[in-house]
Amino acid sequence: MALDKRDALEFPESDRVFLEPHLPRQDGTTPRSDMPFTTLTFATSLDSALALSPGARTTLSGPQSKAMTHYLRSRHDGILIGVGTALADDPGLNCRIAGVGGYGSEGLIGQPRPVVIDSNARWDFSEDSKLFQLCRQGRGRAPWIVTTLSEPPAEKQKLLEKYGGRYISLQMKNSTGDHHRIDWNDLLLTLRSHGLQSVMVEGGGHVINSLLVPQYMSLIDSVIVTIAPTWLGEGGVVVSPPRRFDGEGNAISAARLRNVKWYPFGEDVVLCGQTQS
Ligand SMILES: NC(=O)c1ccc[n+]([C@@H]2O[C@H](COP(=O)([O-])OP(=O)(O)OC[C@H]3O[C@@H](n4cnc5c(N)ncnc54)[C@H](O)[C@@H]3O)[C@@H](O)[C@H]2O)c1
Ligand SMILES: Nc1nc(=O)c(N)c(NC[C@H](O)[C@H](O)[C@H](O)COP(=O)(O)O)[nH]1
Repeated sequence: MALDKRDALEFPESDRVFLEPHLPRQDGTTPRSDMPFTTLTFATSLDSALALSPGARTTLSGPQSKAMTHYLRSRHDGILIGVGTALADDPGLNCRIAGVGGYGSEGLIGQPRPVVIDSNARWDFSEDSKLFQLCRQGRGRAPWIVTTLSEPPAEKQKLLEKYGGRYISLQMKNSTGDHHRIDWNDLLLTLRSHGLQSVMVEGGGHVINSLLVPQYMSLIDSVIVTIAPTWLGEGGVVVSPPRRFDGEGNAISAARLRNVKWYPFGEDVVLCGQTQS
């Protein structure tokens, strides 16, 4: 069962070369020893939308950039989303590239650990959830769910642990005094302490907008964005971080990438850059 390659995606060696400078190091070392290498990656429309509406699973990536995203999954220890995405997508969050665990080789090598931010344990997963189906097929790992509850619901905890997942309890302690937001420093330190040396943050909108703020920008080691040639229109889930102002109260850009490279990829373009020089 674990060797079935029928529905595997192909991502040719020739396409991997351009990504290499933007990925975690192959030897597992990280720029900061206590933090994972953190990649921010998502697919967006021309009007900066991730999805048609908060509850809608919306395909943006073409076949080549979709395969690229799955290659990125194989190169990170963890893949992080918010509960809004878990509720909307019933996601698999595994890697479906030919050659990784469950898609041409044994075990779970190359399969990232899904991490879901779900402060109040809202996500009502079950044995039928796609993630657990993939676990049963040997094609993915069970999620770690980050909650602020000190005692997560016992039944859900039991199901998670049955598949090798777990709840991780984290205090809401935000340097800006926003008690509704997990502090990204705490979150990433915690994930590193649990063994993740690299994490790709995939979305959705709330997660990305909460990370793209000055106090957390330095935590992002790499940004890889797929831009699809489509406008989703009003009402979409957008990437648009909080406004910033200079000392005189004039609006300035919220964030700007440096060391930017653009790669055409099928009908999409993939933008790679860094949040600092
Ligand atoms: N195009 C893409 O690449 C892409 C990627 C991911 C998701 N999506 C889409 O995005 C949509 C979901 O986005 P969304 O913005 O509604 O949900 P989300 O996935 O960002 O989750 C939002 C929830 O996560 C929690 N959360 C997020 N950041 C937090 C923080 N810093 N501290 C504490 N809690 C935090 C909160 O409970 C919040 O309500 C879906 O439609 C999904 O299909 C698209
Ligand atoms: N790269 C990319 N292109 C897209 O067109 C799109 N819709 C997403 N969405 C990202 C989202 O985080 C996950 O793709 C889903 O949550 C589903 O995950 P699975 O594919 O089931 O593993 N990502």
